[in-house]
Amino acid sequence: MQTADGPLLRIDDLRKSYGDEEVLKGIDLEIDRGDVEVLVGPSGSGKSTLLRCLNQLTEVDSGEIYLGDLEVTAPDTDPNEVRQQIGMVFQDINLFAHLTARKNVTLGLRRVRGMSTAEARDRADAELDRVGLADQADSYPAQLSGGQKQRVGIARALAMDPEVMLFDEPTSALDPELSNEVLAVMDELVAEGMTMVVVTHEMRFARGGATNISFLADGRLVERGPPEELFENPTHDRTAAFFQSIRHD
Ligand SMILES: Nc1ncnc2c1ncn2[C@@H]1O[C@H](COP(=O)(O)OP(=O)(O)OP(=O)(O)O)[C@@H](O)[C@H]1O
Repeated sequence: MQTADGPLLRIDDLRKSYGDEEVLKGIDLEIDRGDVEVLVGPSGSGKSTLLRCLNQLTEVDSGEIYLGDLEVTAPDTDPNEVRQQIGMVFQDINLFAHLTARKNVTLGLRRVRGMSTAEARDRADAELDRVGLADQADSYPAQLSGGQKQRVGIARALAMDPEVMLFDEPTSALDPELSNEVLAVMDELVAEGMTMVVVTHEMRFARGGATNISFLADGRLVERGPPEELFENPTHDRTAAFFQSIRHD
């Protein structure tokens, strides 16, 4: 998957507009295997759009995205292949209500990966165990807390054995206690060396887990660096003002 020494994910001059609104104005970013990139920035700065372009949920206008040798943005690239390699966890936890936690995880394994029922079941149970939900495999979403549902969503993405995991504000819909159990799973993934791109307002996660933080504003990558550098010594006024504002939240 990865070329000899290159970054695992490479984004070149990525642009995206919705009508007259230019949402991404030429983003360049390289992320190495095992690194954790946290995207921060004001509302509407393009963070979610960037994330969604990475696994072909949103079509780009121009620019290129590579995952190793795979050109995600090439017209003939199969979206299913991209989404197996680049898993995504969303803010609104979109589990199937009529399926158990286990079946929510096995569905993609059987349909996309073509696994047998028994193989998919074993994989699902292993991934549910990985997110601390071994005992909830037979529960339906309505029987689970928001934090547990989000952990099923993480297990579902992990089950595909992705190269990269994307997280789009995974804790924004949860109260602090439930956020913490989701953040604990994400911390585990960081410790395991998972390559991750994370949009979050959880600065504690960013401080502890990020290799680099990218600050986006108005569709541009204004500044990027390790957390301590961006938190303590931001170069740009806009970055400083942003971190000031969230500290006083
Ligand atoms: N499907 C869409 N159709 C039209 N406009 C969209 C669409 N998705 C996003 N936008 C617009 O693109 C801009 C960037 O949105 P995006 O969600 O990427 O920003 P964000 O930085 O993730 O914001 P937030 O922190 O509020 O989630 C916004 O002005 C938004 O209204």
